[in-house]
This record gives sequence, structure tokens and C-alpha cells, in this order.
Amino acid sequence: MNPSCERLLAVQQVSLQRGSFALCSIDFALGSGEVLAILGETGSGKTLLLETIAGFHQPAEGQILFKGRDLHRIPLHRRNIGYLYQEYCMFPHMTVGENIAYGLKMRGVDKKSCLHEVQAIAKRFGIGHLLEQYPLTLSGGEQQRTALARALITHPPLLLLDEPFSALDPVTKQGLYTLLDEIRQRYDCAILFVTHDFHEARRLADRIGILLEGKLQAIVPAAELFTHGWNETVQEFLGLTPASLL
Ligand SMILES: Nc1ncnc2c1ncn2[C@@H]1O[C@H](COP(=O)(O)OP(=O)(O)OP(=O)(O)O)[C@@H](O)[C@H]1O
Repeated sequence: MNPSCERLLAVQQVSLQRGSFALCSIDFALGSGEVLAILGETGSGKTLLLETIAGFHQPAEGQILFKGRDLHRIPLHRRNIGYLYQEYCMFPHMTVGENIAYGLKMRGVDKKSCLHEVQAIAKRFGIGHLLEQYPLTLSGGEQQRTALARALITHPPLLLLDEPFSALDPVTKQGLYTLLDEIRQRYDCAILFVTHDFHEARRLADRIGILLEGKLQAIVPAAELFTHGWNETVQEFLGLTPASLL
């Protein structure tokens, strides 16, 4: 972590079991405004880790500190952590505008202010013309822009993204990468995202961690992903061993 960043999130020796799978002693910290990618193959525990950090699961061991406080002691409505699911998960019976406004409405923000905020963020995210449409009528890229706007409308200091761009074509992905750069500057929020895409992790993150079979191997600066002195298992995952080239 950049030492100049104020520590926003500390995941301390967190372990958790689900069925025969376990997340083992996960330990890392994230600074304010920092972007961290967790890379891992399918089934390595990326979603479980993200959901645990969001507070959906109580760790069996260890603790998660958010702004220095035990996350599980902060009431859900006070946490203000943005979460973007792999499949967008929008409310299908609500319009795009209503979906985006949801977080503000839950906080009791009046209708006029809601409308103003929703129009402003929708315009910024290039979806201002879609506010009256329903989610199922949108393209994948438009759905993801809507989901991002919904997650960011309450200005969360932390945004968690679960493989946010995996279902999108390369051109749409590039547009969303640029949007994420803008989000980072404008909203000054830390972003923690999980992915299995090496290039995406390098393009977007300051640091990258590798999660294999529920164990976080190490976290390195993004530029060192392919040059760090990884053990053989990680090298194989990254395609750096002769065997993995076969
Ligand atoms: N409630 C549960 N009960 C039993 N096993 C579970 C439960 N939740 C998750 N698991 C198991 O935990 C493991 C990790 O799942 P997870 O969804 O976190 O993987 P992932 O890295 O996000 O995979 P993918 O990239 O395919 O989305 C899987 O083997 C999954 O079957």
C-alpha cells in the first residue's frame, strides 16, 4: 500500500469455511483512493472474499476493519460500501432512473434532490437518455454503467466490483475502463475488484494480489505482476512456467 494513503480497509487474518472450501488467513490493507485487484482462477474464492468484505458473511476467524472500526459493528445502512455484482443485479421492475436513485431514496433524500443527483450522474456516465427504460432493455455495457451509477450515487469511499467486465466485448470494456479512471478521480473512492483477467488487473489496479484455492499468495505493485519472484504454483497460474506454455 502507498504509505501516503490513509488506511481505509484492513482485512486481518480472515478465515471462513463454506462447504469443503475455505478462505485461509486472508490479510491485507487498502488505502483511501487506492485500486487493488485480486486475481484468481475460477473457484479460488474471489466472490466469497468480496462478499465477506462487504459484510455479507461473518468471518470464523480474524476481523475486518473499515475506517478503523470492526465492520460487523457498523450498521448496514451506515457502511456505505458500493458493491457491483457479476451479473449487475438490478431491480427489473424499476426504471434505470429508479435503480440509480435507490440508495438515495433509502437514505430519505427528497425527490427533487434525488432527481437532480440521478440526472447528473447519468449524464456523466453516458446513460442520461436511458433513465425511463427498464434494465432488461439495456445492452450489457449500459447495464454496467447503470449499476456503477447506482453504486456510486451515495459517494461510497469503497467500491467492490465482482468481475465487473467479464461479460462485455473488448470495445465496451475499454469504455468502462476509461469510466473507472474517471470515477477514481472524481469520486476519490478506493476500488477493490476481483477478476481472472491479467490484463484488466494490470490496466486498472495500483496493486495486484493473487488468490489461489482460498489463499492470498502476495500483493505486488501492478507493474511487477510478471516479474515478482512468485512460487511455482503462481508462476503456473500466470503462464510463466514452461509447463504452462504446453
Ligand atoms: N454457500 C456455500 N456452500 C458451499 N460452498 C460454497 C458456498 N459458497 C461458495 N462455495 C464454494 O466456495 C468456492 C469459491 O467460490 P467463489 O464463488 O468465491 O469462487 P470465485 O473465485 O468467485 O469463482 P468464479 O471466478 O468462477 O466466480 C467454490 O468452490 C464454491 O463452490
